[in-house]
Amino acid sequence: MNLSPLPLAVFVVDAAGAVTSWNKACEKLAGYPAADIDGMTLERIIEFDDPPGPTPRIAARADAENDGVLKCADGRRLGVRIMVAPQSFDVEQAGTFSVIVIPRAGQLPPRYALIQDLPVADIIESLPCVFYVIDQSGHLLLWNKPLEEALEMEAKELPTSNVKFFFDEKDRPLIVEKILSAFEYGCSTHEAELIGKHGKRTAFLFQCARTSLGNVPCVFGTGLDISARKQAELGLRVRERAIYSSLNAIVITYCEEGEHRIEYVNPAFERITGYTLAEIRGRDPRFMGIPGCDEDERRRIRDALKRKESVRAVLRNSRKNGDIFWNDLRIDPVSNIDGDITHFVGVINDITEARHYERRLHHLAHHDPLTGLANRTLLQERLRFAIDHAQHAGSMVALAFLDLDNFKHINDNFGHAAGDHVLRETAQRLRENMREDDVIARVGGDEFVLLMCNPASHESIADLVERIRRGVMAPVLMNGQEIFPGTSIGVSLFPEDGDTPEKIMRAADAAMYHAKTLGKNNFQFYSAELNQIVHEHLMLEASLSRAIREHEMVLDYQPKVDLRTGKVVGAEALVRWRHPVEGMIPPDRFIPVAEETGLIVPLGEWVIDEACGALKAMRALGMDDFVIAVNLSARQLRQRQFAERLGETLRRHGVDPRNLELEVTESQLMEQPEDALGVLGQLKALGVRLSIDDFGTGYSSLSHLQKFPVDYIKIDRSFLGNVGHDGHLVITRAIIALGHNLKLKVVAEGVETREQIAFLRKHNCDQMQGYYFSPALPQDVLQEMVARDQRLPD
Ligand SMILES: Nc1nc2c(ncn2[C@@H]2O[C@H](COP(=O)(O)O[C@H]3[C@@H](O)[C@H](n4cnc5c(=O)[nH]c(N)nc54)O[C@@H]3COP(=O)(O)O)[C@@H](O)[C@H]2O)c(=O)[nH]1
Repeated sequence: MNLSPLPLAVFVVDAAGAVTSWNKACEKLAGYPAADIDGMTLERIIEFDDPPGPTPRIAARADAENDGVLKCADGRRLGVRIMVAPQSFDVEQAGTFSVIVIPRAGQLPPRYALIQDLPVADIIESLPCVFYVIDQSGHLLLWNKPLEEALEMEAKELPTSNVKFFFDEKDRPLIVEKILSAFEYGCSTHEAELIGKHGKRTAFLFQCARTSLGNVPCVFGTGLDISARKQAELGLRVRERAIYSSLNAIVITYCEEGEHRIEYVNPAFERITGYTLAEIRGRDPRFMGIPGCDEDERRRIRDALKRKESVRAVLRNSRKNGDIFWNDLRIDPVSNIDGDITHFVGVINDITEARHYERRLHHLAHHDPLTGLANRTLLQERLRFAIDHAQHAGSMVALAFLDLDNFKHINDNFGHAAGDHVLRETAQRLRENMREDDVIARVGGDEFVLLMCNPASHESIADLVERIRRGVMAPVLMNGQEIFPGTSIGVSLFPEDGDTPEKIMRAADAAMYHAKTLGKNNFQFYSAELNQIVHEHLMLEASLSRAIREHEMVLDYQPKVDLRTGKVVGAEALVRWRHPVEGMIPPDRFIPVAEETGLIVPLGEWVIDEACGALKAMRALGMDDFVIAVNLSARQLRQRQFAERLGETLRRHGVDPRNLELEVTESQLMEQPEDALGVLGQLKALGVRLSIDDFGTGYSSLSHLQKFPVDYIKIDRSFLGNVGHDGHLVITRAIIALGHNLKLKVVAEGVETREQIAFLRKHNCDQMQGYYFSPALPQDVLQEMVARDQRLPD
């Protein structure tokens, strides 16, 4: 216990200052026996340090700190602080006063001299609560150390204040009421916060009871620090509020003989499920389950609850209105103070929206947005699954790769909206022909894949694919116009053509590729031989651009002979590929690849450049009139500013345009005759010569032929194949006559025999080229031949 003046010396005096009662401490402190004190006036015992002048009345000293001297019986004069307080809170009715006498520091008698009469002193000091004694004026008479700590005050400060000042202003009326009530009724209880000198607030449960110290009526009380409880209560309220306001549904069940009964549900539960607490209190939450649904998850929950463990599960429940919702549920056990599980708390997270969103995302990630068909990812997944299944079942899987044949043309000519329409229409036609469990995918711009699970036979696959091909090629109507799509289809089979999804896909792709090279709009089954062809094709495709860059191309020249003079008047430049590994590759093998890949454009530019170089070299040798012909592809002709660039090349080499001849096939010209006419006009304006190659193999309209500004027509060698063949000879004669009528020179190509020469001469054909005279030669050999003036014999 702190050495606070415990117990204090308290005199009770009337308004005139006569001592009416006192406590034992007065006797101990001042050394007067009780008989002496009785009837004494305060001035006889205490000498106040008053300023000079008349002595103030006792009431004037109230509620102020007074200093003075206690005149002890043995003559000692003890410096004291004196507090005077009316005995009633009602200042209007103050008739008696408490006079509390506190020895100044250093002047205290030994502690036990003051409190020895209190046998419970030690107990009070060691109480785990504050202890206090208050007189009727509300001033402290006694207290223990915990009170000082709560008030952040030292012992000497405490008796100077009325206790009501230890509380918040708003609480003071209640405090006064409770103290008075204790004086009046014997006891009172209340909760309030003591406020320390520095603002520390501590919640206490005060319980006080009326008693008296000697003759002084007072109140004894204890204050139990309940701040921890208050904090816990606040925490509980916060948590309760959180549960109440939670967006997740929360359900609390209590366990009773192995049953789980709903005790509480929060508003979110009511909102999500549609059930109010009143409707479902006491029921088992399983009533929301859907019979036969998510059985595994439900079993897991049951097992966990039996083991009294936490569990998390995702399952479907039904709302009150019958709607199904996805419930991401977490259940945790709650134990009582003895560790027994008494309750379970279930947190329900309604993930229905998220599930739907997830599904939408999954759909988007696995489907083509334009057609709604499966995309490549989903196709690969399904193909893997189908192969696994077929492996176990010993069944077959067929995969068909479809590529629309002229889709670029549709886009270019009818616009992208039409292209999209054709793709959607194609998707629909495929759907109409396929079974439910087959997969239809769009894997590229105009590429579709069909996955057929467990087809009956090769024949049934062929029938289906042919039906699909015909279905796709039916005209598509767009803005009153008919569009005719075509499709090339390649089919591969598991297990015949590969044992992995990758191999099966590659095989179908190769078969489709082959179908394209066979003239499009057909379907092909994969075969090992076909694989070889496709492989070669792909190899060429991969290395062709490198070959052009690295100068692996060479140009040979096949001499052209004037049939009347036998003189070599020109040559046709024919490209070859000197492959570092494969050796010399003829143009038949790589020109189609160059056409498909677009590499024909740089290759064609190189050929023209090379031919111009050869012309320049021949001119330097005095061969001024020599004409070199180069083959042009349709793609080159379609190049914008082709004529302009050609003009630049001719100027760069210093070549006379009349020495260069451009050969364009009849079919190229007739593809888009109006466009061809424009380009030929530009080329003609440059001054180069023009010839129509492979004449007779296409369908030239005479009116167009007349308009084309060409100089030569070249009779396709197929017409000279057999001079004995009447039909062919008639055509050859007709072509020569037609050419001459149109004022064009006529060149026969592929001439291999003496008879053919005789025939051509007889019918006034102008020039010939062919193995009879010479195959294509390297430039130096050609130059030497021309220099020697080697001629066609008569
Ligand atoms: N766009 C380009 N096409 C080109 C270019 N170089 C060649 N080609 C085209 O490749 C095709 C095949 O050419 P090639 O294998 O060189 O065959 C030519 C001659 O070698 C062959 N020929 C010549 N004389 C005879 C003969 O007496 N008999 C016979 N069986 N064949 C013979 O004919 C081909 C020339 O044909 P053509 O072009 O129709 O005059 C071929 O289509 C070439 O056009 C190029 O640089 N660009």
